[in-house]
Formats: sequence, structure tokens, C-alpha cells
Amino acid sequence: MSGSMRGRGVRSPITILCLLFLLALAIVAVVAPILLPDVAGQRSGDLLHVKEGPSGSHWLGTDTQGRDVLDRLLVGTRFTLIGVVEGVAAGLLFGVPIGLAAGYLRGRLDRAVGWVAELAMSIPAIVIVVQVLSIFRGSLLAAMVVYGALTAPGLMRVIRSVVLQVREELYVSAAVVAGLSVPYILFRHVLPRIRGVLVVQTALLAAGALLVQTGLAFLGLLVSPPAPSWGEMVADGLGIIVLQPWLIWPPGIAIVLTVLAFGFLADSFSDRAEVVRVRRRGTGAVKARPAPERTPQDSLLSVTDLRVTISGAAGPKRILDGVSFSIAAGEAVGLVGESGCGKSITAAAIIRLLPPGGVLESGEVELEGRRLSSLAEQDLRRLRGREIGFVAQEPMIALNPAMRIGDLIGEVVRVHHGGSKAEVRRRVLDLLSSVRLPNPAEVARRYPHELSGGMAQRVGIARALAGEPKLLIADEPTTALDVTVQAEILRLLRDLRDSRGMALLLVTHDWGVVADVCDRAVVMYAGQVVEDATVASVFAAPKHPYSKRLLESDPHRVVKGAILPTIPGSVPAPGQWPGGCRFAPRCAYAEDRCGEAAVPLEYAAADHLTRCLRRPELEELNVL
Ligand SMILES: Nc1ncnc2c1ncn2[C@@H]1O[C@H](COP(=O)(O)OP(=O)(O)OP(=O)(O)O)[C@@H](O)[C@H]1O
Repeated sequence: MSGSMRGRGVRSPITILCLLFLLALAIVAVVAPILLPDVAGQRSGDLLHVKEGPSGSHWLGTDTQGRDVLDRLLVGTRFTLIGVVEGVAAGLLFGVPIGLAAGYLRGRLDRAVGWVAELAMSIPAIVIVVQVLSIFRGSLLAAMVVYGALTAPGLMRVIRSVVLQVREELYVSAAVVAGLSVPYILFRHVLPRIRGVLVVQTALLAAGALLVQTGLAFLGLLVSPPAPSWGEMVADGLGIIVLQPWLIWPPGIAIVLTVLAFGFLADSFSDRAEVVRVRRRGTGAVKARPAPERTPQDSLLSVTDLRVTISGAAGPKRILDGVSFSIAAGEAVGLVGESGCGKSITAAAIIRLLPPGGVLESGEVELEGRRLSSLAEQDLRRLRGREIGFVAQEPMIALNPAMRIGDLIGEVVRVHHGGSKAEVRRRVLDLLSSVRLPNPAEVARRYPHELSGGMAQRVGIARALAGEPKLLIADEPTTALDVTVQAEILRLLRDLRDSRGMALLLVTHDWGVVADVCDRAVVMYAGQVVEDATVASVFAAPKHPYSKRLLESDPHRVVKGAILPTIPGSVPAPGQWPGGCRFAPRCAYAEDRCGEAAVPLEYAAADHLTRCLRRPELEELNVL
């Protein structure tokens, strides 16, 4: 829904009228008992004028005890609204935190919440409330807290289902990758995003609480006479409906109007409750295997034999199949391959943020000798952002639209480095200048939608640098940007790598990016690494037919006017990988034996790994 439509929904005359009505009620609830102090304790009024209809002296008539109906209606508003507030507060207090946690953390908590909700929703709330009132006689607070608690499971379910969507948004993943804690992410990034849903649910809860509370007062279970409440007034009027039908109308209309106001509000805000869902793409990627002269001790990151499966409707599918590579400190590595080869999932596996259903079956990821795959989530969170930074492909959706740029970067600075407000701000401005954003103070005040794509990506990079990571993973960081901006962002990444000595893992399908920024290239095909070598070696003499064909199809290398060569066929989907060499069905040099058995990754030269059975012959034939 567009912003203007949303605005229309929320600012419509009916919504404004409802808000004004509820505001007036709140004022009456506060002011009436002060201005009419005797009404609450008034047992009888003018006994010569009982059960009268509206007149000049009693605008809404008198009740069975000759008391002024208008006065009692006004003073009774406080009792009625207090009940509503108590019921709503109890519902939100029980429902929101648990719904948030269940939707975000899922797993056992989510299942347990589902069962409890199922159970609680099968119990008629009013019966329990009446039981509770038999213990806590006349206690509005007890009645409303129990009512709120019993309606909370419904609220939990709604919140949970919305949070399930929000947690898939890229800016939430970006917050996780930045190393922010779960409560912080829930409070700062998820909660504001679901506020529309919360307003709707609060209004519905309020309407329910009002009806239940007036019902209980009507039954005489809540108010001790002579204190007035709307429900008690309805009961009073109903007792003499044959003699004086008018008496039931004033409190009845007040209840109906208030319930309607809550209902209309819920309706108009329901437009806002829509959560724009942005499916999380996988994250960046990683690569190869230590070459002879780089021992594992030299490696900043080493990935060994990663096997990942993702379970979907058609069952589990292997996505990565024995992916191994390493990155030395300060090294820039490009992870290359056609779409669907497993680059993003490799990056996601490194930072342990696989998509739903994803499981790391086996393999190891080590950062400076620490095994990430066996780190506790809490330790991993400390490491994300501080030691491994992540830059997403689509900068705009990786930034929480409801937060200012300064706050988005500041929260990462604070969590990793602490410091006073002024220190954090100084650091934020330093980071914004380090990514060459002009006028950092002004940019810090802006919201993401006030930035261009290139500026947003610079902000994304500044945020990823806030923890001063040793490794920056960037998943196709320039794909969503136009060509000139792409070049600037690549230059920035290269310069940052040089100036900070930070290692870089760049997921890309663009050889130009690899040539521009990277020292080494890891080529992936159908869930495997097929070649791992220095960029110079791969460009000069690729040792795998797939890399060779991929390079030949690079638009940057094609002479102007010539036809761009393409590789026939497409990357086989997970679950449809052929036996033996997976590229064989598309390879011009494949022989029968290529399809017979799995092909190992072997050294073709020092620091040059490849997975081709025919490599020696093809070299002799000058094909490779
Ligand atoms: N959430 C998911 N559920 C099921 N399969 C998935 C999921 N994410 C990715 N895949 C599959 O895993 C394989 C590898 O995906 P991945 O995103 O890593 O490829 P990629 O090489 O990064 O491609 P691209 O450049 O298009 O992102 C693809 O076949 C993809 O369909």
C-alpha cells in the first residue's frame, strides 16, 4: 500500500472523529470525578423525581434512586476506562514479548507457544474471569488481568506470524550480522516495524475489554453500589425497562459508541499493519582451500568441506557439497559463478545465517583458528560485526527504514566498542567520512529513503566497518547500483581493504569486479569449488573448462560488435546434479569417464586448484 493511501486511512475524518471521541472520554474520566465529587458515593438523589426522562434540570433524566443519569455516566467513565486500560495492558504484557520471541526465535519456544495458545483459546475467558471474581470479590484489576492474560494467546499468534515475516527482511539479517543482541534487535528493529499491527490489536483488545468489563458490572460482579459504572447503569435501566425504557439508552449508547470507536480505529490502522515482506537473499560467499605456500596458520578464515542442505516442500536438498577454501589476512577473494552455484549460501554458512530449513551437515569454518561452527550463538554474535562484517546486495532494504543513519551506525559502534554518546557520534561521523560521504553530519540525520542507492551502499559499508572487522563479506555489493556508482563502490572497497588491512570476500558473477578488486578467485559450480587460484593465473590460464567458458562469456572481454559467447545449458538445480563431473553435460571436452565418478579438487600448479579429470591432456592440447 502506498504511503498516501496509508495516510488517507489514518487521517480520514472518521479516524479523527474516533480519536477525538476517545480523547474526550479520557478527559472526562480524569475530570468528572473531580468536578462531581459527591456522585460516586451518592446512594439516592431527588426521590420525588425518580425514573424520569430527559428534562431541563436532568438532561439525561434520573435513575431509580432519583440520581442524575448524566452525572453518573460521566463519573462512571473513569471506572469503565480503567478496566479497559488494565485489560489491554495485561494482554499486551503477556502477548507481545512472547509473540515476538516465538516468531523471531522459532524452534521449541514457538511450538510451546502454539500449544499453549491452542489450549488457552479453547477455554471461554468469561467463565474463568467469573471464577476469579468469586475469589477476588469485585476486583476490577483481577478481572481485567485475567481477561488480558486469557486473550493474550490470540495476540501472541498474530504477533508471531508478523514477526516471522519481518525476521526475513534484510535489515534484520544485517542487524544480526552486525552482532547486535536478540533483545536489542527485537526492541529496536522488529517492534517498530510491527507497530501498525500492534495498534490494531490494541484497539480490538480494548473493545473486548470494554464489553467484558461492562458485562461483569451489569451482572453486579464488579461495582459496589453506589459507585457508578456503565455496566451497572445498564443493569439498573434493564430492571425497569417496562416502566421507563429510556434509562437503558444513555449507558448503552456510550458503550456502543466506544466499542465502535475502537473498532473503526482498528480498521483504519489495519492498512498500516501490512508488513512489506522482503525475502532474505542468502548472504555473501567464500572460497577455496589452502594453497601450498599458505599454511592453515596463515589463514584468517578457513572453510573446510562444507556440506549444507536446505529442507523445502520437496524434502531436504544438498546445496553445498564439500566446499573448501581459505582467505589469508588482508587478502581479497572473489567467489565467482553463475546464478545458483551456491555462492550466497556459502557466505551464509560462514556466518551461520542459513535460510530457514538450512542445516550445516558437516564441515568446519575457522577464523584465526577458532571453530565458528561450534561456537555458542552468544559468542558468534560477538564475532559477527566485530570480526566479520557483512555488506548486503541491496543497500536500501538492508537499512531499517524507520531509523536515522546516525542511529543505525551508532548502534553497531555502541555494541562493539561502547563509549559515551559524544564518542559514539564522533565515531559515526568518522565512519561516514571514511566511506567518502560528503557532509557526514547531515547524512547522519537522514533516513534511508532520503539517500541514493550509492549513498545507501556507502552507509551499509560504514555500518559493516563499525566493528572494525578483520574480514568483510560483500554479497554482490554493486549489483543493485548503476555503472558509475558501481565503479566508485568497488574503488572504495579496494581502498578500504588496503588502508585497513582487512580481508575481503566478494561474492560476484562479474569477472570485472574480480579483476578490479580481488587477489584470488574461487570459482563455484553446482555446490562445489571447481577452481581456486590467483586472479592473474585464472585470467591468464584457467585450469577448468567451466572457468574458461565463464571468462569467455564475460561481456568486459568481448570485442565491441562481436557476439557474446554463452555456455549452453544451465546450472543443474540442487538435487539434479549429475554423477561425476557436474559440468560434464555442458562441457565441450567431456568424455564418458568424466561422468563416472566424483572428480577431486587437485593442484594444477602451486596455489592453483582445479577439479577437472582431463586437465593434463587439455593443457597439452593448449585448450587450457
Ligand atoms: N532458502 C532457500 N531454500 C531452498 N533453496 C535455496 C534457498 N536459498 C538458495 N537456495 C538454492 O540454493 C542454490 C544456491 O543458491 P545461492 O543463492 O547460494 O546461489 P548463488 O550462486 O549465490 O546465486 P545468485 O548469484 O543468484 O545469488 C540455488 O539452487 C538456490 O535455488
